Amino acid sequence: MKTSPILGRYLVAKEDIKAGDIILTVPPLVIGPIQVQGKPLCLSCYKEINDFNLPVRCEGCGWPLCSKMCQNSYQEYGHTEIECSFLRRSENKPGYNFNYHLYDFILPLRVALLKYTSTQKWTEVQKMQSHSKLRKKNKTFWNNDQIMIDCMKKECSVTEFTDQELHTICGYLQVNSFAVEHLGVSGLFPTAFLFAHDCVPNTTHIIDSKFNMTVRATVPISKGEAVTLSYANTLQGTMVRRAFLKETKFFNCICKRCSDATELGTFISAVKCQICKNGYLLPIDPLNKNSIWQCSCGDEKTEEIISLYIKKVSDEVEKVKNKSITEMEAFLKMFSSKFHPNHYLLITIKCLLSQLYGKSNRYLLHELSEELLLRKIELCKDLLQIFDKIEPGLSRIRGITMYELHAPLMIIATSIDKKNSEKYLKSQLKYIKFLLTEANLILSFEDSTSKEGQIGCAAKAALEESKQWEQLFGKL
Ligand SMILES: C[S@@+](CC[C@H](N)C(=O)[O-])C[C@H]1O[C@@H](n2cnc3c(N)ncnc32)[C@H](O)[C@@H]1O
Repeated sequence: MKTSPILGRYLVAKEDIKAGDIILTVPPLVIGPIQVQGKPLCLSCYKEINDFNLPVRCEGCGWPLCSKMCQNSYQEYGHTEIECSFLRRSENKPGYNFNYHLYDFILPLRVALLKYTSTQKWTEVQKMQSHSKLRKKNKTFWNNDQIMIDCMKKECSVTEFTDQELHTICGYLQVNSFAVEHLGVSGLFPTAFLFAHDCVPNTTHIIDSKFNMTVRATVPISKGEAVTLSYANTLQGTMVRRAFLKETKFFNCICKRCSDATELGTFISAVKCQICKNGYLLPIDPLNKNSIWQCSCGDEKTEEIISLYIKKVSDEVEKVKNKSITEMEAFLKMFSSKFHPNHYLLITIKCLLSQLYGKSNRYLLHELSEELLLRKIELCKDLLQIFDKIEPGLSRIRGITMYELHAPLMIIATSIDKKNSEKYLKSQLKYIKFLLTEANLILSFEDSTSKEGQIGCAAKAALEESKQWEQLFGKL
């Protein structure tokens, strides 16, 4: 561990690390439901509870559980005896009046209870930054937390913790927690909270169904180099990432990607100049959020105008995301004259399309025309070129896109209508084998219950099948 005036404490490589190497595997300190999920779930195993007509409830506190199996099974990372004794004090239980907001205080309560249940875990949590002074300045965070704290205190007659202590816990969670969206939970982890952020991270992490976290290197990391992960969505532009990091993690990111207006040559935030219709508007000073945006033709726009336009199109993206393939393609066509083809708003839709072609109703792989197969190939290849720069190496998104790319390539290469030469076929199969090997390697790290894990299994099966090609064509 090192310390710097900018990053605070951060972790560096003790020795050279290879891509794919495990850097850390740790069990959580605490796990709980993601706040503001708005859905009832089992306090023990976090399965969603859909049927409130037949609720199984904890015999101690009366909170909903998913099944008899979870009843009274006090679990370290689920419903514990001490939590039950607190929840028992409340008359209100989620379910009858849809009072699901009660779930919001479960995770903060669990962190607070560590003080009584585990000195070692509580000591580890207290090492984390809560940024309380900065958080207090943000009235929205502070007031929302106060509502949650008042609710916890009222419902469970909590007198054991002061408001200040509970606000600090909210800070620990905001700054240091890791969410597992597909399991509907979030938690704090020892050591992992020390990784610094970078908008081109050199690691990826997974949290498995037992909540253990594994951090792996996605690219080689040299001895002494910072080991980083991304706290922000790497598939968004600098303006959005930096605003998110400032608002929720309280720092101004000055990483290599943020400092470069082109974002490492991807042009992921570039807006097409409507004056010369040729060049792109980019911020003159990307680290200044109020920077003027300029095109090489000399045209300039204020940040305000750019932001307003981006906001308007972002709203359109949100709407079109759930629409049909045809509507998404129409959206891309309409905005292709407004943005660089790699703009993140277009990339969001291109990512969805790269997966929908081949999966969606009436667009199953065997139903795709050659034109649509080629479209899927084009989308995947465009995306991979961007990911190579912003999510390089063994990143999840590269693994998924490589898997998506292999299928249309395979269909075209092996099409009987095409009289492909053996040489051509062999070179295509070699490329497909490379894609599957890479996708299998990347996605084999994933939890098998997750969507990515399932794609990983499919990649593995396809790779197995590819061995038959070698019987026909010799070593690929
Ligand atoms: C999860 S903590 C990381 C550990 C933290 N540095 C510490 O000493 O506890 C996140 C906090 O670390 C700091 N941080 C992490 N990455 C940073 C970066 N790239 N630039 C500036 N500050 C960073 C910020 O204060 C941020 O709120």
